[in-house]
Amino acid sequence: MPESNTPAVRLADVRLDRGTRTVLRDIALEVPRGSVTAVLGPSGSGKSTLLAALTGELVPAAGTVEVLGQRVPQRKRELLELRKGIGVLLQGNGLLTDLTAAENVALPLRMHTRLPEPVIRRLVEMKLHAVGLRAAADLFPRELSGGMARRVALARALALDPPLMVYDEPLTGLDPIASGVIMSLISRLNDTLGLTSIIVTHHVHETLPVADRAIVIANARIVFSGTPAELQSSTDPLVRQFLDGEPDGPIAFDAAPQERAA
Ligand SMILES: Nc1ncnc2c1ncn2[C@@H]1O[C@H](COP(=O)(O)OP(=O)(O)OP(=O)(O)O)[C@@H](O)[C@H]1O
Repeated sequence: MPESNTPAVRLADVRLDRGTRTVLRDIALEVPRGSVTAVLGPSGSGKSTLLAALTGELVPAAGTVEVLGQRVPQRKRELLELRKGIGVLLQGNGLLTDLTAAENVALPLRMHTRLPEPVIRRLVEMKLHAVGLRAAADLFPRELSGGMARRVALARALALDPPLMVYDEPLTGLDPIASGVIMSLISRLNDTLGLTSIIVTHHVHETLPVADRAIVIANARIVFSGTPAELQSSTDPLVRQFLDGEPDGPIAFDAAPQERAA
């Protein structure tokens, strides 16, 4: 099958362990190219662990993980190559404080390409423009609001034109207005740049409106997979407990999986 016809992400029979604990089991997931997928679930349910398997930071204890048409490699050089195709936006932004916004966005281009300086400058300008921050190019992270800093980090994650974007809690610490800006940016960039986006979040109500698909993780498994509308109308007690924020129900309160690795 041609690479572009394969799903952006495909997991089959995957088990993910952290130390002696099985965090996720029996994971089957296909993320179609071009889609926005919300990965939902209570704290500690294994959402970040799932992302770690996509980026090859965590090797599955069982099953197969394919990203952008290839099995996630374990050899360092091949893994680095694959990772260039995955733009990651982490909670903490990870901006270097002694570099300007433009210099932060330029970092991946300097590290992974040999493009001449004027081309890098032009690309940085385009990425900052894409997140509506061209005027902030020369500001340092301390001079940016939380929402602006998140957008600079987003521009940096886009620097190498990755076909797959992965967002780990992109709304943490943002007020409702900045959250709305980030969610609509994520959605707009996905559509205009032809990306595939995976958003790990517990901000259900902000994320579902821009998502094509949603999965819910609880009790070490995917307990729901479908459209946002199907999720909202689900009567599954696990899903309802999570969506309605009920402390009592089939999801253990501290959400720590009790199961041990085989
Ligand atoms: N590096 C690690 N080593 C050992 N255990 C880990 C590691 N990272 C996560 N865990 C454990 O794996 C489980 C799932 O954690 P994970 O961070 O994937 O959950 P999460 O759903 O992303 O949580 P949150 O919403 O709070 O970020 C937790 O019990 C956590 O303690």
